[in-house]
Amino acid sequence: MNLEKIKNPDFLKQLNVDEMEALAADIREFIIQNVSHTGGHFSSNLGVVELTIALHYVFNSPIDKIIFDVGHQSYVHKILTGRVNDFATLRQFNGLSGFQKRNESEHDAWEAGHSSTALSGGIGMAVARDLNHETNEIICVVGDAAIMSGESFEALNYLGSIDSKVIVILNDNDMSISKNVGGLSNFFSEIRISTQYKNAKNNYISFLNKSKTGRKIYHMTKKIKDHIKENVIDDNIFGEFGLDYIGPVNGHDFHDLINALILAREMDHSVVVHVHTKKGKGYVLAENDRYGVYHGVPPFDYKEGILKSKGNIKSWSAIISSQVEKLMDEDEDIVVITPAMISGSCLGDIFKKYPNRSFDVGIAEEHAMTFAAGLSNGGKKPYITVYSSFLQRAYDQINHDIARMDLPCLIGVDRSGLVGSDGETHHGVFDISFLSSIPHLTIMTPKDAYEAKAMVNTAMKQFDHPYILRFPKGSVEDCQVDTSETLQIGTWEKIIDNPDYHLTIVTYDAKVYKVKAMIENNQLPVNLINARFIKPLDFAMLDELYENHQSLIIYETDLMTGSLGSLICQYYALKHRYMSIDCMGIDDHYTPQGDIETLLKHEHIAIDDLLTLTKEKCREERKS
Ligand SMILES: Cc1ncc(C[n+]2csc(CCOP(=O)(O)OP(=O)(O)O)c2C)c(N)n1
Ligand SMILES: CC(=O)[C@@H](O)[C@H](O)COP(=O)(O)O
Ligand SMILES: [Mg+2]
Repeated sequence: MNLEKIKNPDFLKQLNVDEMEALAADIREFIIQNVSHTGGHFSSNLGVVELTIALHYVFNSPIDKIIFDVGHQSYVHKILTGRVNDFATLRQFNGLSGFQKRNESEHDAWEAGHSSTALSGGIGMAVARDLNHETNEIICVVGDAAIMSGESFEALNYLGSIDSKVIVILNDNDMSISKNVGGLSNFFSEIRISTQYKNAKNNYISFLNKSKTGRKIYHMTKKIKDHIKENVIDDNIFGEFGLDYIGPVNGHDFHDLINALILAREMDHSVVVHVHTKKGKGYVLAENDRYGVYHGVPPFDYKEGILKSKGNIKSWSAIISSQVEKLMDEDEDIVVITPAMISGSCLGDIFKKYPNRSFDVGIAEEHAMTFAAGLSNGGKKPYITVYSSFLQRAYDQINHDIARMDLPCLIGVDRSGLVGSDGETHHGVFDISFLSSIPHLTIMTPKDAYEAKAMVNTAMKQFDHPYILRFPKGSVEDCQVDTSETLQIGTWEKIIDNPDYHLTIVTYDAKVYKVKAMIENNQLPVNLINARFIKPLDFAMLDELYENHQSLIIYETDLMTGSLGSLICQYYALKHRYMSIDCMGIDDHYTPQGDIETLLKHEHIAIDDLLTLTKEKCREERKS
């Protein structure tokens, strides 16, 4: 089928199952070809092709609202709602979003990027519908990992207590980004096994029914089984929430899917439709992807698959994880925690080497953080690493459970700063603002691999308070750093220090090298400081800058509110000192998706923007 002709999903109502199968094959091939070219979310979308077609066949979007939890698996939905021609711009600046986006289509009723908001949002929309005396359906497609996150549970608990109807589609592929974890995952596996059991049982029954003796055996054993079921085996967990349950449904069989969805549509109360799908279906390397390599993919050769990077350029995550692993070799008290991001945080080697000292708690940032607090309180040395934007979920746990009790630990804040293609839900530009106000925290941000590893050492060696180590998405040159090498807390680094210069740029992380190059390439009379500790500030150096009558430019690519610039301005203001300070950073808004350089230009915080400001300030200095 020519997918480009699809303007809306109405055409689906005319298709028979064979035509749906053909459409599914075309969509699957389209996703493989296009996403391997642009990058994006790959295996999750391959797994929901039939499910999404069936949803749009049974329900009437946009009147009925179909919400995809997280939204990373909404590409099929976007194809069926007339956006196939936009896929060449997927996750690019001003291009097609990688998640549902209300301003992109009337068929996108909700939007996310962070996990486990679909049910709470969907329930809110259902209650609003009922108060407005409307009759449309609210359908929430939630993955088996997303449904285990706290907010999903809170929503399920509430849903079972109200009359407003929501149809919950549990898309169970037994995978989070990597293999799913947790007791509920085991429960789903039992149901999955029982499906196999059910199929085997049906085959057994049809065999028994072929003979008189067989039929006697069947009736006798059936009585025993029914007795056990009535008295031993509980209803499933959704029944405990007061929710009806349909399933498990074969998520790649249109007959099964359509029957189940029609049944759910005809109900007058909330229901969970438990659908079994295969993550990565149709692309063998993604189907057998235990570590989530094909969950979110860079552009890759779909014939060759994703090739492992070689050489000494490594991701910040890999560099920092390798130093933690080195310290784990020396200190058996060090333990590692991740909320479902083993692959993204490059923890695979640690999990293989130290399975008893590394913990994947699923999509549960709040639990992960307080679990780390408990481990610390119990005498262990936890390293917990969480993506900056997902860390927003655990603000109170850092504050209430770690900092307030001053429990020593190292918190890796991965993907800090602009992340690029995932857009405003994933840019880690708020962490300095929301962490710098919490007492007892030391906040470190390295300019290179050496500082990153020395900071890991410092936190783990001193191990006296909670430490924050924030680092960006992206890669840098790796280097070997002995575990004995540490930094003095609260000390900034003078990169360029000429007493004849009266203008100083203060910045941090990998930006230090970019600014250094800018100064040297343009022969600018400007000093440069690496503010590698956001908290505590280097107060001695701030006093020295004041005594040397320096004008400052604070250069950041994070939200300006509450960031380094704010902290420095506050320091001088409280001391009643006048300083000429210019701050560069992101104004009070959300930065869209796109490649980093484009976004920096869009926010007027590219190196060229800094160069313009610096030259202007130098001119002013010369005049004064
Ligand atoms: C709060 C939060 N934590 C972590 C993530 C990263 N993340 C995105 S999708 C995903 C796995 C989702 O698994 P599941 O819900 O089963 O959906 P599937 O990809 O298997 O369809 C994770 C951990 C996120 N988006 N939001
Ligand atoms: C949808 C989601 O939240 C994750 O898949 C995220 O996109 C991963 O980001 P990285 O690709 O930076 O690991
Ligand atoms: Mg899953």
